Amino acid sequence: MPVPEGSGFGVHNLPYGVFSQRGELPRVGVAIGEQVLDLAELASSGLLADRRWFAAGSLNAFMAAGRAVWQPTRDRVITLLTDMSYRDEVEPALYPMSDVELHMPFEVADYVDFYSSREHATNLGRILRPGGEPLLPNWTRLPVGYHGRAGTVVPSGTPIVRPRGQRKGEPEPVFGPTAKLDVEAEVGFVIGVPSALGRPVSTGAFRDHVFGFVLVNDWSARDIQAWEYQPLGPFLAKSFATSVSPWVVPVDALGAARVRPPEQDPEPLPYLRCDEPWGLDLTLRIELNGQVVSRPPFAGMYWTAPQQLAHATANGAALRTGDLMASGTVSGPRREQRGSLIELTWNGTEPLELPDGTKRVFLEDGDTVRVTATAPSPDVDPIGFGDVIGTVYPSPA
Ligand SMILES: O=C(O)/C=C/C(=O)CC(=O)CC(=O)O
Ligand SMILES: [Ca+2]
Ligand SMILES: [Mg+2]
Repeated sequence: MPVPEGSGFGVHNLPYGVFSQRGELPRVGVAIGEQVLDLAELASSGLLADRRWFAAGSLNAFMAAGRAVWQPTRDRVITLLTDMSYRDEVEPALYPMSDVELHMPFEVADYVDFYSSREHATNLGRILRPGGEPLLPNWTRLPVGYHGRAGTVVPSGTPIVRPRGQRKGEPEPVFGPTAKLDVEAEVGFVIGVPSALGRPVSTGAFRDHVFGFVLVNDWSARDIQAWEYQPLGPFLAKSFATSVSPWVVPVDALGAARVRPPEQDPEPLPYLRCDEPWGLDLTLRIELNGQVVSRPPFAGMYWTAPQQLAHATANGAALRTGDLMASGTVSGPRREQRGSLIELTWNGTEPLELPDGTKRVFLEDGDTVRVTATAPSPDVDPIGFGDVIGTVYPSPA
């Protein structure tokens, strides 16, 4: 199978998505090189086991089937793509990615966003709560998070309409289009197998429930946020749109990316302890109008995905297929590793000079933001997630 170098979609990746050709129904596919492999078609011709999972407009049914199905499906797809004897049957099920439309890959059940980068949390604390301790005392004890709005999670490419809202003004608050539209580059994991109400899920059960990872851009209106968030946290400043990548990278594709996460001091309570190394050596990249503004390193995240999962279910809250749990903004210790414009421009006080000479503090109408990421694979070609793209449109008059 020809896989062009740098596509991010070699045979060690095989991420799942939902695609359609003009005039046809959306169905499940796998990215390979610059092509999409149609799993519904392979199932129709008897090359894959169960058509119901793949002749569907979302990954949810397949995600709910669990590891006992995910693993043999992945093995089978690898065989179909690498064993020359299947070539004549497989080739008709391959479409150039440029000819298909990519859709929202899964139906989002609940959406949770964490706050797990120490660097991001420290920067935001300094900016929003100057004079106080940047990290509140709970931050090193538990993965802080909030519930977002599942219905406004959108696939890459969806236009982002500048939100309106209430912000602080003197002497009275004002209502209007945000003047501080921002991005947050994040990595999310997606629940496949549900859990029962009242039964916490341990860190060790992560692989039994989690289907894969996506890239996330948690668009944020900083002026609305700064006014509304105390004491209950983000609400309308973040619920207008959250973009995700079109491809869900299976947990099994990230084996070579796994690293030991940063030391945790103080040691977390027993329910948050995790024996396996679940740091992930992904490097994110944020482009603004085609120019790289940051390269946030995911390996430095303080709280890991299994710890977030264990915390989110510690009270017995049930998991549902399609739950999306995002990491929180990924920021590294260096300036050029910050995952949001509020950090990169220090709340607009230090404009960002782009390579083409333009300057930005926050996003302007017409700006396009693209978030990508790569992870090591056993091959020369790294693991990719595709793009998370969004262009800003003006608020309606
Ligand atoms: O420090 C705060 O008050 C809030 C910070 C955030 O923007 C919340 C958020 O979305 C979490 C994150 O992405 O890390
Ligand atoms: Ca966020
Ligand atoms: Mg959001």
